[in-house]
Amino acid sequence: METLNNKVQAHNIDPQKQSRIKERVADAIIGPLLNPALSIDVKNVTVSFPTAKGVYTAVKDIDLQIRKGEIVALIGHSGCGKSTLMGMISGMVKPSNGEVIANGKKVSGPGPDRGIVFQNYSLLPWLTVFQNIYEAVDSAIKTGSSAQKKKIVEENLKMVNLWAHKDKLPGQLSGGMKQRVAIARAFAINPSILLLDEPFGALDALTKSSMHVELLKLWNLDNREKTIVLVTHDIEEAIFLADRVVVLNNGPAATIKEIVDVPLERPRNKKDIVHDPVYMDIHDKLMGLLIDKFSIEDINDMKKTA
Ligand SMILES: Nc1ncnc2c1ncn2[C@@H]1O[C@H](COP(=O)(O)OP(=O)(O)OP(=O)(O)O)[C@@H](O)[C@H]1O
Repeated sequence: METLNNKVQAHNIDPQKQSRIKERVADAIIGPLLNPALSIDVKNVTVSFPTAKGVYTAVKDIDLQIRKGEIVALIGHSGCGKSTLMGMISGMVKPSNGEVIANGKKVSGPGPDRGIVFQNYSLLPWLTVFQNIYEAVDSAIKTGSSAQKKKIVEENLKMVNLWAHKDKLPGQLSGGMKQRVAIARAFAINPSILLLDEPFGALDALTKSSMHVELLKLWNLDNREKTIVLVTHDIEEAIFLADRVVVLNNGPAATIKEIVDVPLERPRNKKDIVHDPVYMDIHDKLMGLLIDKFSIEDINDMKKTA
């Protein structure tokens, strides 16, 4: 490590880049499980819900380690447990077994270190764009003056190009604009972990594409230090954004079927990567993992109804 430190300094690399290089080397030497930069550690987690028909186990024995600054996508069929897993990381769903560690602390409820963005934006309709973000900043950041908080709101609205619309109500915005407000709000409270539960699901393809680029721009501006967990049904979205794609089996008692690495260089260009053989391989693999299960179920359903 000493030699590496000297080399990094000798090459005059900026300190943030230096620490990222050192983290990667540490990974290679001691392995990711001992990495002090582990952001989320889902440890042998099972979630069961009481229902009228008895106990329903949604996910079972899930183990997942996510490093600081990593972007991880969760995919799987509807109802397989993606939101349940997300809910556990956010602290809104309590595991029946096992535990989740976020930033070195056991998750026992929601916290300002974990920001969440949902598909339905969850903006308060009676507040303006500015007020929606200000309220969130004010409740998450206990210290600081009102002027400082207003500055944070301004910076984040400018980042998503919505400063000119700051006085509008959510009802006066398009879907893409509302989602940009929701993302600006999540970034404004500066969580180290950003949880995105199908945030772009309701958007048209063009808006969705520009939101992907917008999200990566914000992540880059933040020196790629935020950990992002994204729930999606969209394979292309998962590959474009993520470092790893976690494929869940169908429930009940869903487990992790496979974790697929996305070793595509960043920055990624949407138009170019679709022609990259690595992209195509990953796409085929994910399609196979999802469709495989689908066809088996189709056959079972057909047998049942025959
Ligand atoms: N509070 C609850 N009580 C009972 N069952 C629940 C509860 N929350 C989720 N479930 C069940 O757990 C399973 C997983 O739900 P979850 O919402 O996590 O799936 P999902 O993969 O996010 O689905 P989708 O892609 O459709 O959003 C489903 O069968 C769902 O009905």
